[in-house]
Amino acid sequence: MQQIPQQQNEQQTQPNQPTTAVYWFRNDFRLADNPALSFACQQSLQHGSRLALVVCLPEDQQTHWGFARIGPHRKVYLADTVRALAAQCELLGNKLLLIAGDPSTALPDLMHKLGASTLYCEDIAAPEEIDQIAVLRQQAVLVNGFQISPLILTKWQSSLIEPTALPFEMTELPLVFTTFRNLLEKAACRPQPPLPRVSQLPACPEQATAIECIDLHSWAGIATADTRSAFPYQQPVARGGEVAALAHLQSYFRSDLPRHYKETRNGLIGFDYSTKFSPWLASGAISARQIYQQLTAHETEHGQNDSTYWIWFELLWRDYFRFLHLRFGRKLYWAHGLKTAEQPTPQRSATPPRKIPHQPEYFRRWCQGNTGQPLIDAGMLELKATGYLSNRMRQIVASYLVNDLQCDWRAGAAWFEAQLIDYDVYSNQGNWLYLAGFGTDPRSNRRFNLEKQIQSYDPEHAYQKLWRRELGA
Ligand SMILES: Cc1cc2nc3c(=O)[nH]c(=O)nc-3n(C[C@H](O)[C@H](O)[C@H](O)COP(=O)(O)OP(=O)(O)OC[C@H]3O[C@@H](n4cnc5c(N)ncnc54)[C@H](O)[C@@H]3O)c2cc1C
Repeated sequence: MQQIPQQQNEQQTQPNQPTTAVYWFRNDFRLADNPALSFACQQSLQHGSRLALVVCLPEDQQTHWGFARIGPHRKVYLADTVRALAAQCELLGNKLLLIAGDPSTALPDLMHKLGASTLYCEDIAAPEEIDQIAVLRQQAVLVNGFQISPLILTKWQSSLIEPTALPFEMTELPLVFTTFRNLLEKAACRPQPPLPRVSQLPACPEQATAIECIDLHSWAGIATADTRSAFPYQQPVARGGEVAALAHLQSYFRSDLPRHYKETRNGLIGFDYSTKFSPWLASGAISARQIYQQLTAHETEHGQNDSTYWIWFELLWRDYFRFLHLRFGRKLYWAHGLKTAEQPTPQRSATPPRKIPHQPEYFRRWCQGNTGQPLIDAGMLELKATGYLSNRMRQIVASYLVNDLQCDWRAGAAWFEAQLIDYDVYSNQGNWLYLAGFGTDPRSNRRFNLEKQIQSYDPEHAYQKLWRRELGA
């Protein structure tokens, strides 16, 4: 747990006053294997304090590129996840408070109303999320008539491997994924077992009844279900939240699918070609450690093969993008990413930095699935219609935007952020940067040959036909 000096808070809190704390769910909408929540509960129960559970939903925001920051599918899926979490909290006798707005102001306001002096949450190592915590730490809250600095306790908990368990310092994180993976495997680095599900929630503060919660349904709006979706989140099998996530986890590893994952993972159509864990992982309805536990149980029962190994391999990619954030921080958000400092031009002082090319009209057509390139249009139509896209298609459309349409990769990353129901800040930024050639990849040109991609992954044009029906193709 990172924490501000305990002293500062203790000096300002009146002795013998009943204390209240807040647990803020960020991207960890679950009760099992949630170390920050377990810690908050344990502390509150031990000290007899109350614990308010809160979700702070973002308000509508426009991106720099001219579209809403959170699209309809992402909103509806997030609302579904939050609804599921609220039901679980209620079963344990606590009420999940739903507020909206910028957390840096909405949370101090809530803490003030509840008389809470401590806030617990997960640690997120992306710039905006880091800034939220920094601002929260600077805010004063009024508790029992005293202005105090709140105690903000955060816990890193979204990776499979704990950063402290890595066989190297974070500053030495290898720049090549294969080296990273080899080092981990050589050191037999394995995840910790998941924590048990929280079985008892501390009581909710009495003042919570006076908090006006937002209506999830009106916050989320409506998104139309598309029966062609590879992740039909409006159907019971793919609903948001912990219960559906655990059911999927069980059924996936009970099936034969993990034994063929490596051969099917580049598929484009249907629910079964890949694990489909990502929407639940991104919202934190399930943890990577829970997946790993089931993966190893499956391997113990049925044996390890290339495919089961490859699930671990992909989860390591997920971790790698997280650790890149811990190592490089804001640099990953610069226009030229990690290449800026490494490739200074001789006339650096005289020449303004090269601008990233961008063609707004091409970008608009790419977003709408109207580039005229059938495979690209199919992919972009699927993304817009469902909020999900296979890994193969993500790579193909991203490469096309950057290399063929000569558009700014950050615009593409922002469009994915708005659309994807599995949007994950680390994986999205990391993958886009990598494909744009500004990440750690030693190869600078990652242009995908479209003809080759079609031959390999859509030789009969089944995928293109499926998604281009509405264009009359
Ligand atoms: C341009 C681009 C943007 C992306 N944006 C996101 C994003 O916002 N959120 C997200 O979760 N994934 C993102 N990915 C990674 C990947 O496409 C998805 O994780 C995957 O398609 C999700 O489906 P799945 O769970 O069935 O994956 P599977 O193939 O079954 O993989 C299992 C798990 O491994 C992890 N994983 C697999 N591939 C990657 C990868 N390339 N990078 C990081 N983790 C990976 C995911 O957690 C995934 O759930 C992006 C990839 C690209 C090329």
